Amino acid sequence: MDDHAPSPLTARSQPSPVEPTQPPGFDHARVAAAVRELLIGIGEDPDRDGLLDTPARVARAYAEMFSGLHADPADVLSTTFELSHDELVLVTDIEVWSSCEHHLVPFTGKAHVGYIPGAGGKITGLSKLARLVDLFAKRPQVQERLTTQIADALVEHLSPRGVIVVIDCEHLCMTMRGVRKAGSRTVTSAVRGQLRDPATRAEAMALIARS
Ligand SMILES: Nc1nc2c(ncn2[C@@H]2O[C@H](COP(=O)(O)OP(=O)(O)OP(=O)(O)O)[C@@H](O)[C@H]2O)c(=O)[nH]1
Ligand SMILES: [Zn+2]
Repeated sequence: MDDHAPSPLTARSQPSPVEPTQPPGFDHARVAAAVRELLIGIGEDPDRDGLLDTPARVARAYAEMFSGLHADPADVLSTTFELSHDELVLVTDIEVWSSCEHHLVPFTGKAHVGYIPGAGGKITGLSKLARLVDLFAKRPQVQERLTTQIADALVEHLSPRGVIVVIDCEHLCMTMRGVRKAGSRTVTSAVRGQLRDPATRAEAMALIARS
């Protein structure tokens, strides 16, 4: 074998010019350079074989994990149907994967999203509720803001009579480090419009609890 030929690992670690999949506002080269610095900072050798591709790999992972940062909820909620349904529409157990903005480690769990369509009858596709959760989850977040942003986007784009969003997550920053309370759950809710009415709210909460 030619001594000067790059090893497969070295060859793969050559910086790619521009990452074609990077979302707008995401600077792949900058993130990769920062990850390399971070590895040096923790006392690692970023030039050892196992870490050669790590900066670029983490940058690609971050592009995905933070792809919601510049995404517009209006695009997700642009598909609407006119339908006369003036009762609750509720999608439960939507998987949540987000990143705590304090430690940049994941928090994960379930979101339950419901709304009562407005007088105009604006209904969106069920998958769009899950896409909306993803859009706001794929940002550096706190759970309270994630919950509020989902509720407010539904109010803004669907003009519903009411909205309820309940999120139930485990924060890895509380389990894998720090206070180390494995299994602890954080539950947040945001309720708007008619769903603030105690009876309507109780009905929605009962359906969520049953799921
Ligand atoms: N309210 C709220 N707090 C969060 C969320 N995610 C993480 N935190 C908290 O953010 C806080 C940051 O506290 P700091 O004292 O600045 O950081 P720290 O020294 O790492 O704190 P510990 O986690 O207690 O070790 C911690 O109490 C976390 O539990 C969230 O989504 N909402
Ligand atoms: Zn945290």
